[in-house]
Amino acid sequence: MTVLDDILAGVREDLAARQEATSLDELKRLAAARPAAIDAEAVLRQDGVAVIAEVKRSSPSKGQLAAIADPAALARDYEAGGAHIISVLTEQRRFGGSLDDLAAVRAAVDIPVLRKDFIVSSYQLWEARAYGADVALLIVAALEQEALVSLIERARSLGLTPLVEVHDELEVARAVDAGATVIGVNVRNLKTLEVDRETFARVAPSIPESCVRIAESGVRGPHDLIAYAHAGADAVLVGESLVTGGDPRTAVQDLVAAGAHPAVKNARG
Ligand SMILES: O=P(O)(O)OC[C@@H](O)[C@@H](O)c1c[nH]c2ccccc12
Repeated sequence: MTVLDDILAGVREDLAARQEATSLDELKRLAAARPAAIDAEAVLRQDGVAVIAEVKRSSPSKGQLAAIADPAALARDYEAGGAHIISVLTEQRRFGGSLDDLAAVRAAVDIPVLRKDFIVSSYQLWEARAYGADVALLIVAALEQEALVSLIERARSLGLTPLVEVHDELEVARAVDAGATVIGVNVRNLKTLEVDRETFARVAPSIPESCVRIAESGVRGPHDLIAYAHAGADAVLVGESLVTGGDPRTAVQDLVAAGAHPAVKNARG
């Protein structure tokens, strides 16, 4: 059993409990009461390397990273630092997140918000909208092809931008076949949790030019953003270094400044 299998087993149990507690009709009512989702793909296609800043309390590899008693305050710091999108981990068992974190962040910022979880059912897409997300992560390694295709379609029908996560060239082919236009390469292997930053440069060339390319994980500071940009990244997704660094607003500001620098912008593939 891989780490991913183990995470997915817990996710399915927690999902079943939520489905018992809240009907799909109730979620649909909550979703309908929200303003329409923000077009996050347009935000990602703007000039410069976009920064997606993540609210991340824990990780399976490191345990607790930061207590984050007030996720809304952290998200406001990220936004004040110039972040383009906020990612909120909502998985509880391994990442210490929740849908309440998502709603709190949504209420605190004006920029797009990503629901970061292990989505295996359209119910979770309705939850994402009901709690105010604009973007939903879909992990290719966690889904059969048929499920991937239908979740991408369902996400779009709800106004959500699907961010489709891959780890190798084969998964890129599956993502593209399924209609993905925003593709993230996670340089952390979810089956072993190992991080290899070279993964992005190896995998990115197989992503069509027409797609938004996001480098996920392993960004310690501006130098890693610049390296990913040189390898073709339109955006980076950053968690650990922001929540452990002590000054999230300045850390985001430094990343955004690096991503807006003409030399970095010109390097983009
Ligand atoms: O903390 P890091 O190394 O900056 O990584 C952030 C993000 O990429 C990582 O949290 C992540 C990427 N894909 C995921 C899928 C599920 C859970 C977490 C993730």
